[in-house]
Amino acid sequence: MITREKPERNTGSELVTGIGELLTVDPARGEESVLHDAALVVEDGLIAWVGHADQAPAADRAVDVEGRAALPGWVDSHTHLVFAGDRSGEFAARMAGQDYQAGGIGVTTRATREADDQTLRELVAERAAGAAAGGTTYLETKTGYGLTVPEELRAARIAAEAADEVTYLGAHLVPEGITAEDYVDLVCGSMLDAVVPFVQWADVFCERGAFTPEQSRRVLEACRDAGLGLRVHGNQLGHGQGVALAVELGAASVDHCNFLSDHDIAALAGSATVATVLPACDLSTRAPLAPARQLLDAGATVAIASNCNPGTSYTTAMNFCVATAVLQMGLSVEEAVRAATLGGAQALRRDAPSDGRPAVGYLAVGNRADLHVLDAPSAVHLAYRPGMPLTWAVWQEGRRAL
Ligand SMILES: N=CN[C@@H](CCC(=O)O)C(=O)O
Ligand SMILES: [Zn+2]
Repeated sequence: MITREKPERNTGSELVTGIGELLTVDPARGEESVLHDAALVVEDGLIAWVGHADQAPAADRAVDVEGRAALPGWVDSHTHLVFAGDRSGEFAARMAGQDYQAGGIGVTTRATREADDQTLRELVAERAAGAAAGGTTYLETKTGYGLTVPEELRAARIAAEAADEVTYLGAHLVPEGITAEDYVDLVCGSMLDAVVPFVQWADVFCERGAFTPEQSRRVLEACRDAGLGLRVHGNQLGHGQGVALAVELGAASVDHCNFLSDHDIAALAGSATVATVLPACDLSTRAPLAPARQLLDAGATVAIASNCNPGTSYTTAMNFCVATAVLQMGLSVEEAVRAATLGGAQALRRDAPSDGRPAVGYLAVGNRADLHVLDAPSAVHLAYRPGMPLTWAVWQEGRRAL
């Protein structure tokens, strides 16, 4: 059983050697980013050395992974882990032909409000532990199933205990008993003031049945003015303004992206906004798959995330998301791995050191030592053997987590 509770930091250096194939995903290595017969050294939670095993420096300890493949830990840049309740009935109805409706968020909001703090905390911790057991070493999660000031504040506090990055999603759905305009005032006002100490990001569900582009803009601008980074749920249920708004406001990511015009794709390609695709969500909602192949071909930056939530994607299994991106979205294994590691880090603006924190999402000297070793000789096995339990070992911030 692994948990996200952090044991004491290992002292001294640790050599991880015998790596048959190492996907460093290091942009500085260009075409040479995959190493064979490789090793790396971890020290003080950081990567101290990466290279060929026969040139590895001495270390205080060594682990031989006996020819297995290794890659950066997954960076899951989009989850909604703070929830209680079950919507399997809604899922079954969808599999019987019903469309996904944003209104299902209200069902989870009711169940979440009924859960006491300890129950909610345990549910979130279990989900985060499940993500880590599947190779996720850096995790974002959101509020959004509270939708009142005290409930969003509670969600933000609990999220901050379990995740590396927290996003305020008060603008997930207009709750019952309040007009949309009054609710947007609340989201931009006292609700924002309450959550700001616990969150780094703000998000808005800019979609029919949720928030209009005008309402979304108000929320994003207020949150930006409060110092938060921006993200947008957009273009999930149909064509719309989500992508354009995200690009215009310099959001770090726009997520879902199922319905994109050529103009949307060109706008993303010419911007610093990452297009985050959510393969498990697309399958679970029987939506048209997000056009990840076209986005990459156009030059956009793509991230893959799990979107773990009870309505549209009840999984934190990033191995599965990566396999689906290869098998169904037309990405190569290297492209999919990059999108689920470096792409996620770019979507969270964590691909470079900042505020004294090391970069995540790729394996280079000085970066956070987040490593995922597969029980397979190459990363191709992620797609070649979909659904198999391929996560063999995980180092998170230099500590052996699995
Ligand atoms: N799109 C908005 N939010 C979630 C769904 C939330 C729900 O249905 O509970 C999503 O990312 O798919
Ligand atoms: Zn989502």
